[in-house]
Amino acid sequence: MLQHPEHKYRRFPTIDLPDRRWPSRTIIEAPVWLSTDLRDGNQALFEPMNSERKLHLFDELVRLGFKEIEVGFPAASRTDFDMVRRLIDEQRVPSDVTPMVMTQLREDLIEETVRSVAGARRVIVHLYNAIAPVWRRVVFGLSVDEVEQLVAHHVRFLREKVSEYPQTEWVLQYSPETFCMAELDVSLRICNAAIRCWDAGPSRSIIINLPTTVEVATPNVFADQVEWMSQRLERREHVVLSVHPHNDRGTGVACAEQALLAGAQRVEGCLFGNGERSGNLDLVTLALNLYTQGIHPGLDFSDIAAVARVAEQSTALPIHPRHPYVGDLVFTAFSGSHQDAIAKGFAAQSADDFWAVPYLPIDPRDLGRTYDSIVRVNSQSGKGGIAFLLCRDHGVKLPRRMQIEFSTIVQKLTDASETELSSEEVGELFVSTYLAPARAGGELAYINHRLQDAPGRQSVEIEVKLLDGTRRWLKGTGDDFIDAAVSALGIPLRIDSFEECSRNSDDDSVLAVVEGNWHGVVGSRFGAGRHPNAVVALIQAVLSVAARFSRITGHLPGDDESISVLHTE
Ligand SMILES: CC(=O)SCCNC(=O)CCNC(=O)[C@H](O)C(C)(C)COP(=O)(O)OP(=O)(O)OC[C@H]1O[C@@H](n2cnc3c(N)ncnc32)[C@H](O)[C@@H]1OP(=O)(O)O
Ligand SMILES: CC(C)C(=O)C(=O)O
Repeated sequence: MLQHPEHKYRRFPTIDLPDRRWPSRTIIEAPVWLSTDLRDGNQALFEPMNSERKLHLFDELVRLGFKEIEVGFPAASRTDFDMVRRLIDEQRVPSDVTPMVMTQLREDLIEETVRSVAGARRVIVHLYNAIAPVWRRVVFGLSVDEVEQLVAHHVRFLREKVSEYPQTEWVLQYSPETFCMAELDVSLRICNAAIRCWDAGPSRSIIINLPTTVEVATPNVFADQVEWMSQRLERREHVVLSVHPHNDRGTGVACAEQALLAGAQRVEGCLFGNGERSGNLDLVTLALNLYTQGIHPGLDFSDIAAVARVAEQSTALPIHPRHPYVGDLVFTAFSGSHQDAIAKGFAAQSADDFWAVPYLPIDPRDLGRTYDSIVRVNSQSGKGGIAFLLCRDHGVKLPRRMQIEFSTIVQKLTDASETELSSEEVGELFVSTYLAPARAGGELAYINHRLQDAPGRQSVEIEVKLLDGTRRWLKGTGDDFIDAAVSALGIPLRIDSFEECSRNSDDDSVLAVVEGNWHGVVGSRFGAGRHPNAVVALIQAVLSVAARFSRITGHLPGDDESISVLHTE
């Protein structure tokens, strides 16, 4: 890169518009949408769509709710011409949908274009030509006067041609291509020539479509340009002011939003931003941005994954996993503090409240997406997300201190493996850490127990099976049965708290957890048990924490050589 890019690239000048009003306006309704997937989107593909793919995408655009669809450039290719004719001849265009066809300012091309749509109920014919200084000088070799005459001549020519088909309602769309790079007074002059030559009025609709053919400035500059034009166009009340942003600077959506503030009534773009170079305006993002402001866009993205599949098939281009609203990862949090906030947000969100779940700008379910992948666990994850997964997918609700302990165990594993852990694996880790020690095959597998009340005391006998297969009855007495269970184990274990956390509706089992302490030697540890009988679940929890401590201390429950410890933590 150059050390002094200022010698190669010029800063775009600001627009003199001291009375600009767009910065303090708010968008309060959806614009008219035009999909140009079949034209601008199509002309940017490695392999342009064939008729079948185009027709399929057309049907999908109709299903989504588009009322204006640019169907092609019929004079450019047989494929486009035939496809447009099929739409008309096979009456595939619903009565509330208007197709648009594009052509250059050339009489032969205009004639062919009009022929391609003859017989339609209503059509928009889209004329365009580049008007910015470089194009005038380098591409066309025309002065501003000559460009104006070129436009005036071909608009009149079109007007004359379409008068041969009075059964069709004809709308003219004129696009001063390269508008964003042109002098505003030149753009105005040429657009006004189109408006006059078309004789725009109540029954002769015209769309003036202002493109950022190549984005060259910040969105506020485009908004100024649009407002400047909107204030000055002739017969403004009969003009639908449209914009056609591209995305060269990555600000296509911002340009469209600010243009709507500045007076644009209609937007052109493609699904998920397909289009020339870095794309056209992404219609889905703009529509859903409006939706998150409480404005229904009039387009239906309630099964956004299905729309993505159609778009990917049509364009043979993949959608990025971080693409707004649709990407595979956009409703996924890996990082701990985000997961924690999301989990708390879901717990606090009630159905009839405004949506307010942290880090989720939209309810994924509104787009037909599930909550399944919202929290994913890797080494950046914390207790909140892990607890969320345990609760949502495994019906396990843990006390906060145990969440902290378990998240360090998860983190050790993800750090070591450097991979993501699935929710299923998190569940398995929970079981192997806490439940397995007191289950069949665990170090202190619970078999049975007997409780006996003595005056003011509780005694318990617990039958356990050890890893070597031997069974033992351990007997203890205490103030309550937890106390008694601990004394039965004959180890310096202290239970600081116990709780029945959650009941599993499938098998009616209770999850019991205890927090134990090895008399201050190694810090506290948790144990857990799960059983339909809450007393059994608690005894299992005590056995579980005892087994976990014995792995660390090497000290054995029962203080007996016959109880072997196989693992160390
Ligand atoms: C910004 C946009 O997306 S605009 C839309 C662009 N889309 C397309 O071009 C796709 C369809 N286009 C085509 O298939 C062809 O360009 C056609 C059939 C329209 C014309 O083909 P050709 O006659 O072979 O011309 P070519 O493709 O080389 O285009 C360049 C010529 O068109 C002229 N031209 C470019 N735009 C326009 C216009 N809007 N009106 C009139 N002439 C134009 C150029 O000045 C150049 O003329 P020249 O050959 O006299 O120098
Ligand atoms: C001519 C038009 C609308 C266009 O595609 C562009 O300028 O990008």
